[in-house]
Amino acid sequence: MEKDIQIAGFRWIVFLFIFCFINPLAAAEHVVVQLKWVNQFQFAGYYAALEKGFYKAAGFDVELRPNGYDGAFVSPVDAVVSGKAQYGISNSGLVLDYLNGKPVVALAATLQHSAVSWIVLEKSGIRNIHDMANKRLMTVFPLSESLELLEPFRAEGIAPEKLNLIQTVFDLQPLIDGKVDAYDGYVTNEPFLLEQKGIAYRLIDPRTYGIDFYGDVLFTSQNELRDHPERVAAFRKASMDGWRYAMAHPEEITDLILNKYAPQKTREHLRYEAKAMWDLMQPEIIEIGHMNPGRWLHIAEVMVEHKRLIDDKALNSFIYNEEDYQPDLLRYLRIATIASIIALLLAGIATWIYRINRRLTREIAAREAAEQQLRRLSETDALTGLANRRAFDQQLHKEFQRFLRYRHTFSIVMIDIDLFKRINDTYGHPAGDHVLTEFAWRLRDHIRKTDILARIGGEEFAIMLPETYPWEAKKRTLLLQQIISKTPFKLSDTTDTPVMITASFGISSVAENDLIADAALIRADTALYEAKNNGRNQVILFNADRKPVLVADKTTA
Ligand SMILES: Nc1nc2c(ncn2[C@@H]2O[C@H](COP(=O)(O)OP(=O)(O)OP(=O)(O)O)[C@@H](O)[C@H]2O)c(=O)[nH]1
Repeated sequence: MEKDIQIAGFRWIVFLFIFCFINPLAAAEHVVVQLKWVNQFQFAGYYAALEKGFYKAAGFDVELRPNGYDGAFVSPVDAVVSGKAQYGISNSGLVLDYLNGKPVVALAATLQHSAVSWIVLEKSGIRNIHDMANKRLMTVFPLSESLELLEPFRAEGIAPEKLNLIQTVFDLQPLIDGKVDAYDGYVTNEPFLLEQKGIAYRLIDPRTYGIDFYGDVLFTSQNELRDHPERVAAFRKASMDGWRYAMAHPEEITDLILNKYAPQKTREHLRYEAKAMWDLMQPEIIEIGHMNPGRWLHIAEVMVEHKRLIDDKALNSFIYNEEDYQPDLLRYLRIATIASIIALLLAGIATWIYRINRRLTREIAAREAAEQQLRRLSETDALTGLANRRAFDQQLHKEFQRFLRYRHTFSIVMIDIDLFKRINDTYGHPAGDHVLTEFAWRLRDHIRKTDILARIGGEEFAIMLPETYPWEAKKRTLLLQQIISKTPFKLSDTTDTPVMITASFGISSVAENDLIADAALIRADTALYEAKNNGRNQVILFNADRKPVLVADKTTA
């Protein structure tokens, strides 16, 4: 039971330790990233961060969710704000979402210039924004996804509300078939498809009209940044490491995308995309992910209705600045305090368990001592301190088992003081006790260490002699007969009155055909009574065939 408590206590401490310290460190955090479009080179940096182990090294288990397959488009902003994803990829429209009350934070602008452009067919004759005013324009709804494409109209005095905007089907076919006149596309993507088909096209690029927005923007929610600033910093860093890798190894990442993410694309298409992205990122001169607060402010001012000016502090919590979220001293103190409290708690529990264990150990030791004492008492004769009948029987059974198994012989000597009643009657019971005790000690002092001596009745004693054949038992019993009968006994410690006593002895050894442990004892007992009947002070040995042999009588003694 004590062990059980110790083990349970130990398990509890280990569990607490794992729970408090190891578990949070060991488990990779599951993070969902909502991409803004289907898998293609546009998200190369995120694939690289995942496949080259940057996310894993930072403690993330990242799930990249593509978008736009089968015409279904999930707003990355909605996904992140609702908590379905922790991170998302959006465009410059993100700042408008923020100004409209969506709790988002821009972490990194991976495309320094927007990749979005109007695409028209050359044969349509459309050359500029003005030519498009009354045309059918296929674009992405919600319109916040394509603000770059609407701003040029506003810049040229054409109200976007008056435009004939048609929900995109994410396919160039309507443009090719002449069912729409302009298509909201990515310069990194659709031009390649038209070139492949040999269709001449023209880009009506917002930049021509002074609209130069950031392209793809990695973002998160205000909640995520407030609750997990270290996670945000680590995720941003791992993502940018991924981008650096992807732009330095475009061929390797192209292979990766072809094999795993976009097998339907061609290598040429992905190469085209990588090259176009290089132009929009300019990684050789601009640090990947860089965001300029002034530029964001300008983008916001262009986007907001009526082009109102925006307070330059308005975007403070929209533009992520890692330095604002460095763990401060207070934070370290808080962590240290919590760790100390947990350590104290564990120490308290350990001390508590240690004390319980110590008390239990003491109680168990006391109980064992008491049990031992009881066992000793139950096996000891109170007057003489010798083994009692019960203890003798146990030893006899053990010895008999040894005999059955290994054929080790043993002998039994039964001893009874002659005419002991007279001692009691003449000198009193206490004198009788004194004689009994001295009688016992004389026997004890003259047997071998391995012999077992017991008082098995009032004035009756027995000795078991292991490994002893009858002839040796005889020899030893004769010695005892002499020791008893030749030296007088005292009646008390204070009186010198000597009294001579004798005893009768019966001997028998274990025999081949003995079936029970008591067989030799019964024979020895019978021999003893034979000795009594013969006139006492005699040693009689019983063979296995129960023939008594007189070993010594009073004459020889
Ligand atoms: N003082 C004392 N006497 C005891 C004790 N146990 C038994 N006796 C006495 O031992 C005596 C045994 O007497 P008996 O059985 O008649 O045998 P005996 O007088 O020894 O005669 P034999 O055995 O025939 O030689 C009795 O008087 C018992 O009261 C004891 O613990 N102390």
